[in-house]
Amino acid sequence: MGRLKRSLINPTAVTRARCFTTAEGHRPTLVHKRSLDILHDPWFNKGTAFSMTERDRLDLRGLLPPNVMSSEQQIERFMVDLKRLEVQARDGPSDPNALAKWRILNRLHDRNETMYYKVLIANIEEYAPIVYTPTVGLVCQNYSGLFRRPRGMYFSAEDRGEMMSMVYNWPADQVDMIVVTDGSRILGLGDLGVQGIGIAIGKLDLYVAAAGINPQRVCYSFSYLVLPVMIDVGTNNEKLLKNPLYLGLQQHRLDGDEYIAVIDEFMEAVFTRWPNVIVQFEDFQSKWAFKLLQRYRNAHRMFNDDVQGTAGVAIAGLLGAVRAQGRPMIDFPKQKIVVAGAGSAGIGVVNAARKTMARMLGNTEHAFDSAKSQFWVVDANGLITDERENIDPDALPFARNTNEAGRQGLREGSSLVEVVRQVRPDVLLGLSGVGGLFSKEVLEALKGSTSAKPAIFAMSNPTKNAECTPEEAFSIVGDNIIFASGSPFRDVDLGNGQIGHSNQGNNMYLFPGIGLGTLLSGSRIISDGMLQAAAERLAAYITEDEVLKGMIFPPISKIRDITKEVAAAVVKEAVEEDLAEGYRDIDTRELQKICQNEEEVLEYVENSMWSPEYPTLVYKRG
Ligand SMILES: NC(=O)C1=CN([C@@H]2O[C@H](COP(=O)(O)OP(=O)(O)OC[C@H]3O[C@@H](n4cnc5c(N)ncnc54)[C@H](O)[C@@H]3O)[C@@H](O)[C@H]2O)C=CC1
Ligand SMILES: CC(=O)C(=O)O
Ligand SMILES: [Mg+2]
Repeated sequence: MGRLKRSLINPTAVTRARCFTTAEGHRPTLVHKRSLDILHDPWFNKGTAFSMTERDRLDLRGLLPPNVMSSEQQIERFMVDLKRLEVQARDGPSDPNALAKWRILNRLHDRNETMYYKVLIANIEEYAPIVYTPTVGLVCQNYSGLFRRPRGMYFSAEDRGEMMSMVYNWPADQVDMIVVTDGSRILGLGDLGVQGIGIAIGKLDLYVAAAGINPQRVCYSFSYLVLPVMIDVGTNNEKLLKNPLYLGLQQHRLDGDEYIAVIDEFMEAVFTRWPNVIVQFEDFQSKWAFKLLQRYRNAHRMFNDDVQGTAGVAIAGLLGAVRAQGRPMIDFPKQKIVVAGAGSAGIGVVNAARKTMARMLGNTEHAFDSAKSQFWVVDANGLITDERENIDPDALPFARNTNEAGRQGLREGSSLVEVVRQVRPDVLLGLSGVGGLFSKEVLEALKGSTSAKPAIFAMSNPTKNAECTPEEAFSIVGDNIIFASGSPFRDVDLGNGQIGHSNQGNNMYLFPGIGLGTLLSGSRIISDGMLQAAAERLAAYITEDEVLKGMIFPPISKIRDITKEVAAAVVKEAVEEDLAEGYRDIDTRELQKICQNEEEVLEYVENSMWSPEYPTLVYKRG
């Protein structure tokens, strides 16, 4: 009956599939499709219900989250999602509205990529907060409910030994950009396991919209040129471990050598199939972020966005804050900076800021050594000093000397408010993931800053994790401040026609340009110099006039132009460092020629950026 109905509704279905009865009475269906073609065919797709043997038979391994579900579980998951939306709609409009917008955009993405990216590019200021922070955080938290059509690849701890063959299940001979996460620290939301795939998808949306990386170059061959990847090594999120509808591996995270072996296998597999791919590591917990970066950065085209992209954006913002105080940038090494958060992002920022200061002071060993005294790093246990037991090796260089701290009225573990009160910093920068950490008391203490225009960077994401809001900052510390946050906030009306600018300080200003510049230069690695060039170009994008008004980052609506500039700076630096090997028919020599003229580099980058337009299609017999 079911078969008859299908053939009446869709006569082509029977030409694509043939049914027969086995001795056991099961009725398998012969299909003439495999891989993504099956998943995108509503007749044959079973989503997460494909069994492991079917996944192997149909080249589906890696194209679905690892947990196999029954159809009853699938329906339950769908219904939970449906009901949750109804409940949320009663509780308050903002989250369900944002999620509803995400769903509509996501459905468009599934149906028509060209139109999706046209919409996104034309309205980037409005929809970046939907496909990216803050809504992407909510999407990841609810991904088991929101999951419909898989996007990207999933490699799990169960796939050990299989990854080299699994990468061939992705139907593309070329991939330019991979964003990979293990889901262990998604924004400031903690361990979201397999649901973290949403952040990789969101970041790649920005690669397409801001950097013009072609998502699917149909005119050459069937190629998806961007690939979101989730490496599912389990989760330590007890709620997910107990949730029967969770889509990932329900086991605790692998650790130690076992963990590294999985990541090594993934890296070997993707670089074997796509030797020129660039891999962006995203939202790995700090414990692994630095180690993996050191492990791969000298041999592969890879970078860690949270460590390196964030550092570059923060440097650009910090230099902007110096200019906003009416001081020359060269005064940066005099700034006193209190940083709340000593994770991958916080330590990434202080490392890069210290190097920038040292360079400004003559790049000597002494300059590098003395620059560290400009930073006071506070984590969950308070001020970090050399008295701290089991200190994280990445934070160690910034541990304050106990005697010297004592002279300042501070000690190991001093609270954030004590540190701000005693240090009277020029900059208070939050990368703690703790919403509201810059409390009234902390902001009151900042009023004692020795700076005429103190800067407050509440950089944690998503919105509810911001260390403070711009309203709190302007109303408590005063009108004469610089404010930046990781997720977008509205500007503040200060009265008397004055605006308190709410800058968005997010690595989205840099990672698309770092990736695009690396791609177009053909650099084999991503050097510190290339990252520094990216940060400096972003800092220079803002004019003196804008800076004096409190704008230290440009509006998101300019992101395509900013990315072009950043990518051009990266290409030039790669050429200068002799790392550039060329891209497509532009070889090293040609690149060197292009880089002699600023306009030509910009033109090279601009002409390489994809814009969504419908191509003319012609049928060709297979
Ligand atoms: N704006 C941007 O572009 C970026 C923002 N972030 C945000 O930064 C935050 C942190 O990211 P990671 O460093 O990777 O996380 P992490 O979990 O590795 O580090 C968090 C750090 O904050 C510290 N911390 C926790 N409670 C604290 C408290 N009460 N006071 C002071 N410090 C406290 C922890 O001890 C730890 O050192 C996240 O919310 C993330 O979304 C990360 C990357 C880029
Ligand atoms: C923006 C970003 O990369 C983060 O919050 O992790
Ligand atoms: Mg991140």
